[in-house]
Amino acid sequence: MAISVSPVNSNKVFALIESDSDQDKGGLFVSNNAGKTWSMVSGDNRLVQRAWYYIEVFTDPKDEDIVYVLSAPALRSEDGGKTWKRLTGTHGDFHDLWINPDNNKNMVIANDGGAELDEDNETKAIIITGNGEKAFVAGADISEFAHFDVSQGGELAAKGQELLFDFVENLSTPVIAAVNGFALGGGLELAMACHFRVAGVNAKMGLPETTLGLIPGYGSCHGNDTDRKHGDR
Ligand SMILES: C=C(C)C(=O)SCCNC(=O)CCNC(=O)[C@H](O)C(C)(C)COP(=O)(O)OP(=O)(O)OC[C@H]1O[C@@H](n2cnc3c(N)ncnc32)[C@H](O)[C@@H]1OP(=O)(O)O
Repeated sequence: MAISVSPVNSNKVFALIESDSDQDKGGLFVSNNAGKTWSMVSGDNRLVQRAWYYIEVFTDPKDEDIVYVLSAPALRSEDGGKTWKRLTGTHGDFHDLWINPDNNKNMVIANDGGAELDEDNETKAIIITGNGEKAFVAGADISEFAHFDVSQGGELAAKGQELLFDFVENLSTPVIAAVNGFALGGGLELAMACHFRVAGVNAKMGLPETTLGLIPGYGSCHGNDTDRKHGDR
């Protein structure tokens, strides 16, 4: 079983309970008196379908009627657990959820495909552009890592790939690169990680690090699985 006490009302407690599948008595239960009495609020099988593996319930930090259950899908209820809507994600098998206690639209959810950040359900698209007319992104400051050895360079490339380029590429919200000047090195690769690219008349793109013998490492040479599937670069 899994249990969650509402941060808004500590008398309200949700318990997600697996039962013997022949009896089919599992589901979400609620207590409105800090656990003295309980009633079943939903017997929806999606809530407990992964119970043999894991079972998770979370209550929203701002609204006692918003409840999340993580299972093969991630599910959200806005009516105290009676009805459920599926949250979309890059992968199934959702294991963990963090909700910002100060802003309940800011969450990080983890599934078998990795972690996803949801800043705001109402954001329909993100545009990345440079401040001013000169550059979109001029790339890395090579002097910061010119002294690195091979293993430090490999570690920097792997970390950067994961923290920025994979993160942007895997966002469920569409990301548009508005290239308004120089897009060089990692800057060009950032534009390539976005889902769409629009180039202004002053856009200049290139991979100047090749003149130093550096292989561009953030996807511009080799792409990734998505590119192989969609052939879009
Ligand atoms: C991930 C990897 C490996 C990479 O990204 S490698 C690729 C790195 N990018 C580059 O090699 C581009 C380097 N920059 C340039 O070629 C030129 O600066 C540009 C972007 C074409 C602009 O040229 P100019 O218009 O002549 O401006 P310039 O005077 O060179 O630069 C203006 C300022 O920006 C700074 N600057 C330029 N590119 C920078 C960069 N990539 N990182 C940090 N600072 C940079 C530059 O040092 C200067 O600073 P300051 O005014 O304090 O002296």
